[in-house]
Amino acid sequence: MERNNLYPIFLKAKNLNFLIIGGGFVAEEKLTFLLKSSPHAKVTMVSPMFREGTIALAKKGCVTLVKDSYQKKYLQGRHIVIATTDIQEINIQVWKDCRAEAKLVNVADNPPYCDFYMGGIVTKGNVKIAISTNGKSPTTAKRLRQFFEDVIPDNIDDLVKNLNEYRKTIKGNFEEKVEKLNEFTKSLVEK
Ligand SMILES: C[C@@]1(CC(=O)O)C2=NC(=C\c3[nH]c(c(CCC(=O)O)c3CC(=O)O)Cc3[nH]c(c(CC(=O)O)c3CCC(=O)O)/C=C3\N/C(=C\2)[C@@H](CCC(=O)O)[C@]3(C)CC(=O)O)/[C@H]1CCC(=O)O
Ligand SMILES: NC(=O)c1ccc[n+]([C@@H]2O[C@H](COP(=O)([O-])OP(=O)(O)OC[C@H]3O[C@@H](n4cnc5c(N)ncnc54)[C@H](O)[C@@H]3O)[C@@H](O)[C@H]2O)c1
Repeated sequence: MERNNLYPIFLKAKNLNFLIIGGGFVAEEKLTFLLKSSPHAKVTMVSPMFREGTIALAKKGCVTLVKDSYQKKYLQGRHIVIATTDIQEINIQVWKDCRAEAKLVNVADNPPYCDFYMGGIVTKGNVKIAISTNGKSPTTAKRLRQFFEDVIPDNIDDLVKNLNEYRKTIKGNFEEKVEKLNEFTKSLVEK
């Protein structure tokens, strides 16, 4: 069976500078899902044109809109770059420029030009689940996201908060704490 070898990490998007190039449908989709998961993500968008929906979203978040065509200078100070223009040569140029500067880059909907993929994301309080199909079926990622949003109870966060409190009260060394926490939560996975 083929296997997904991607390594997921949970970024502190508030501390990072994202750059989205393009202001059309795909740009708006990527911005929507980025802000849904990380409302305080710091984002700059560069495009000669922005959709109304993008302008409205930008007002709600930490998003700066720059009305211009892509130029290499816009990469300066950015950690993560997402290229979404409708001109593939521009998107490939962005990819090359990012590669030269060792920046993480995603050419939206173009897997060979992605250092990382955006995933389906479920957030319930402190709990977050990210879903990837290895770039094989974004539709499946979306359906799985909807499924988990539905089946994971909202009060899962209470469990996390309670265990965080319990954790603070346990005395003993690291090994003893781990043992107690594992004993306490065993029933969660017992069949
Ligand atoms: C998860 C999600 C996150 C997000 O966008 O933030 C996401 N795509 C979503 C939806 C979606 N995108 C597309 C459709 C139409 C149906 C279809 O074509 O399947 C739908 C479904 C719909 O809209 O209903 C079009 C599409 N997307 C890609 C290709 C190219 C290809 O597959 O080769 C094409 C065809 C373009 C063409 O036809 O030319 C590629 C990528 N899309 C990814 C992520 C990465 C892989 C993630 C993974 O590993 O699973 C990857 C590889 C790169 C990237 O962009 O990061 C978001 C759901 C969010 C949610 O609902 O929670
Ligand atoms: N919309 C979809 O569902 C979809 C699905 C699959 C693939 N795609 C592909 O993704 C790409 C983008 O699609 P879209 O629907 O967002 O297109 P779009 O026409 O809505 O948006 C393209 C955006 O790129 C901007 N742009 C053009 N040249 C630029 C430059 N030099 N610098 C910065 N920005 C520039 C435009 O101003 C516009 O805002 C296309 O190649 C399309 O074929 C789109």
